[in-house]
Amino acid sequence: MRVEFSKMHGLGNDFMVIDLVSQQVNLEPALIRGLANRNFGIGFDQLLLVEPPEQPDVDFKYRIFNADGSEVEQCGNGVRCFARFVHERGLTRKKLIRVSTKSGIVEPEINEQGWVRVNMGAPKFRPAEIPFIAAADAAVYQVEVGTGEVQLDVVNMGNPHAVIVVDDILKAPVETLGPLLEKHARFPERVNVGFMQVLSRHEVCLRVFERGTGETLACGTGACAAVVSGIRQGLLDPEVVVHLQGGDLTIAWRPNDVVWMTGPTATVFEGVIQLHD
Ligand SMILES: N[C@H](CCC[C@H](N)C(=O)O)C(=O)O
Repeated sequence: MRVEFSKMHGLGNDFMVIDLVSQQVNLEPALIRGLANRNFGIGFDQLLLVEPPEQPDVDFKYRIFNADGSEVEQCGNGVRCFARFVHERGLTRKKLIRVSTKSGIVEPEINEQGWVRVNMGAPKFRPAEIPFIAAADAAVYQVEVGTGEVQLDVVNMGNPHAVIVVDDILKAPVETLGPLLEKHARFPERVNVGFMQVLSRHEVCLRVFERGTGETLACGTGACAAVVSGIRQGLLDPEVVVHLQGGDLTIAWRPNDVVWMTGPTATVFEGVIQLHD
């Protein structure tokens, strides 16, 4: 079977995007893992599927799969690329679209430069909403991991995030602590692990070890979670520039409101794969 796709990225967080509005294909987890492989496949952090809406007031359904084949609830960099993709493929002419995901509706709006501003919905913080196992709600949590203990905050942006404040992003233990926390028993659905260095009240650096993928050059929901956590801890103002390895995102949030994310998108190439039935 012949399947068309676009290879895209949001600040280096890269995606294979497939239009399932005008073509039909069944992608099993093993095939997704093969396509994600950067030597034997296409290579991507996540696979994004563009599907017809399943409810009247929505323009598209958006499904997201990590490189390990796991289907997840949300992908921030991905929804910006989603908006660009549906315009480039002529699937819509609307600048503001409503997109349903496993975790609810998100609303990306594309501008002339291809930048996209997204209403990412409201964050959640209760341990049960993450999900995170904790005896009680707290401002931050102490978690025993490896041979020591780490202080972290937890935020759900549709998907689960742990946020750790560090003094120096270049020395953050991403490679060691990231995989240990990703699969930690206190996160029953695993977790994305963000390491945030606060530069000022409106500027941070962030690295994210992503659930199901590993460290990526950028993480949109991770940037949202980190800024929300920093604001709740009194470290940040309501609008923050997040410096990620792949570039910058602007995140804005006020308590009891939704999170706004603004950033660029890019289409690298369009391609065709031949799937054997
Ligand atoms: N690894 C994430 C999904 C992709 C999120 C990230 N790429 C973003 O831009 O938000 C998870 O398992 O929840």
